[in-house]
Formats: sequence, structure tokens, C-alpha cells
Amino acid sequence: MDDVIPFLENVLRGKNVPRERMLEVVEHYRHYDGVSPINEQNRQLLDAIKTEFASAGLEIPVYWGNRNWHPMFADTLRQMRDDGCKRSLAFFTSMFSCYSGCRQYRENIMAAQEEVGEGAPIVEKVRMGFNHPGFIEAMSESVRDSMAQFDTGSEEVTVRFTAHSIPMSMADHCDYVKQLNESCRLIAQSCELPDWKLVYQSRSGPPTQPWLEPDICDEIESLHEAGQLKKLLIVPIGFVSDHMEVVYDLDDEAATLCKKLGVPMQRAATAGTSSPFVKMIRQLVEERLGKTSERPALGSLGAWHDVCPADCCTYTPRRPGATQPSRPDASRPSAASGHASGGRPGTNRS
Ligand SMILES: CC1=C(CCC(=O)O)c2cc3nc(cc4[nH]c(cc5[nH]c(cc1n2)c(C)c5CCC(=O)O)c(CCC(=O)O)c4C)C(CCC(=O)O)=C3C
Ligand SMILES: [Fe+2]
Repeated sequence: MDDVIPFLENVLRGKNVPRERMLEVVEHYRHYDGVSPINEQNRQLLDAIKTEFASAGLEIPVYWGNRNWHPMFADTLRQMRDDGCKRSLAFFTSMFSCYSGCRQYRENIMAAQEEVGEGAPIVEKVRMGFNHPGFIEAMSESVRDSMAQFDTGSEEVTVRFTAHSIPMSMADHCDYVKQLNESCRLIAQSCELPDWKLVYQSRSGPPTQPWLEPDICDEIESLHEAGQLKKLLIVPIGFVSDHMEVVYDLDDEAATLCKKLGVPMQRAATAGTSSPFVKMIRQLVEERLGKTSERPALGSLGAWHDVCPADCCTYTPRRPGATQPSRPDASRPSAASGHASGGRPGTNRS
């Protein structure tokens, strides 16, 4: 519990999220004695990746670094340097492009490279996996497993995919919603879902700031009021492990609401350490190493870019207390072009 506030302060530094919201989230973590399931899940993913690499004959050491809590990026990069690593590939545990899931990771890695200084390994990232057949297969399997938990066929089940809500001012500068809808469509097609839609969860900004909507709980209420909700399957498509946002916001909050309304509800598992997902990670790495020329991608958006363009996922958060919204187009720092981020060694350049 002692680590929770310092962790949340790291997450929210420079962000326009009220202190009251932060204190509310402290209570979410308190339900789990201050221990988010995400750390153990990341350790398991790391083991699964090592096993997958070994069985494919891919002899590459694998490391784990976080943005906001230990093991922190800078410590990981230092360890990598001490182990003789010069160049590395990053897999972000985030399948969709937005500032939080793409550029912020790159900025934080650059800051860590700067902190480590001389000899810090180069870090490039593998492409986003939202439409990779491995991710779609992992989530389709999960949807089918959950669907089988209901005692009737899927025609009575309303499916709502959820992703982390983000401010509209962030969503306007990335392909987050487009990629999410594409993943949902591909899974819905594969599972022949009659009634599905993408909604959002875990919104945290002040009510004055527009964020992506509707929220899953508002969606449940309005479907129920309209008499359109027999059974509900929630699919947390926007996350790759059953961490705090999933176990608290869905398994606790949304589940409690469904119970109150008498609606049978299931929540599909995230990709986690499922074999299609772990295999996808290995394939993305092999692809980037040039071991194959295939770049598998389902649907119509194609394989996403390997190297982020200069304007990829930009965002200028409104600082707390600011009276005017910032104008991101005019003042936006561009990490990739070196402006405002101090011309640091680029994450995506060698
Ligand atoms: C898009 C997205 C993902 C998915 C992509 C990815 O995974 O990267 C994600 C994942 C996660 N978010 C997480 C935790 C938190 N996110 C917060 C706050 C925020 N998230 C945002 C976005 C996202 N978040 C945003 C726009 C904010 C507002 C502040 C800001 O503009 O940055 C806060 C502050 C409290 C609150 O306000 O809720 C917490 C504690 C955890 C760990 C959970 C655990 O501990 O198990 C995970 C995996
Ligand atoms: Fe978050």
C-alpha cells in the first residue's frame, strides 16, 4: 500500500486528472492490498516469451521495464548495457496506437536512455499488433470460451468490447478508435457475433474535459432501460492482461451493476499468456529481424508501421489549472524530430 500513492503520482505527473480521482483509485488498489495483478502477469508473460523464443531457436535475451514503477526503464536499460546489449527491440504491452499506448512509451524510453547516458542501448519498437492474426485469434478464442459459459446460444447475448477511455484531444491525433473498431469487427466476424459494439471504461479526467464515450456502465444502464439487455458479454479488447482496470472496473463495478439489474454477465479473458498471443510476439520480433518477409495482418488496415512517423500519436495534455486549452497543433512537441524533447537520441533511430 505504501507504494500506491507514489506510483499514482508517477502515472499522473503533468496530467489533468483531479487529486480526488487519484484518491478514489487508491481505494481500488486497497481492495487488493496494494498489489496490482499486473506485475505477476508481466512476469508470467516474460517466462512465456522466453520459452517461446527458446523453442523457436531465437537466442535473444528478454528484459522487462515499466514506465511508472519498478523495474523502471532506466534500471532495465542500465542492466542491458552492463550485459553488453547495444541494440534492442521493444514490444509494448499495448495493441493500439495513442499517446498513452505509443508515443508516451517512446518518450519515456528516450528519457531513460538520456538518464543512462553513454552506452545506453538503442531501442526500436515492433509494430502494433491490433490486427495481427495472433491477437485476433487469441481474443476470438477467449470470446468463444466466455460465450460457452452462458446457458443459451449467442443470439441472446449482447457483446460490448471495452477499451480505456482517453481524452478526445488525445483521440483526435491518433488511430486508436479506428484500430479498435477494426479489431472488434474482426473478432465479431470470426465469432459470428450478432450484436456488438465498442464502448469505453476507466475514464479519469475532469467532467469538463470530453473523453471517449459511452462508458460501459452507462451503456449497460441504457440498454437495460430500453429493454434490450438479456445477457451481456464484456470483452476488454483494449488491454492485454487482467490487471487492475479489468478486475476492478469490470469484474467489480460493471459486474455489480449487472447483478443489480439481474443481467447475467461474463467477462472475456484478455490475451494474457495465451499461445496465439505469445506466438504473435515472437513473430513480430522475427519479422522485424528480417527473418521473414511476411507481415501478416487481417482486415483492411494492413500491417501497421514499424517506425513511427514524426507526428505519430502526439498529444499535449492540458495542465491542471490551465484556463485555456492548449493548441496541440501549434505547440506540440515532437519526440521523433527532436524538438522540445531536447533532441534526445531517438527511440526509433539507430
Ligand atoms: C490507453 C490506455 C491504456 C491501454 C494501453 C496501455 O496499456 O498502455 C492504459 C492502461 C493502463 N492504465 C493503468 C493504470 C492507470 N491509468 C491511469 C490513467 C490514465 N490511463 C490512460 C490511458 C490508458 N491506460 C489515460 C489517458 C489516463 C489519464 C492520465 C493520462 O493522461 O495519462 C491511472 C491514474 C488513475 C486514474 O485516473 O485512473 C492509472 C492507475 C494500467 C495499470 C493497471 C494496474 O495497475 O493493474 C494500465 C495497464
Ligand atoms: Fe491508464
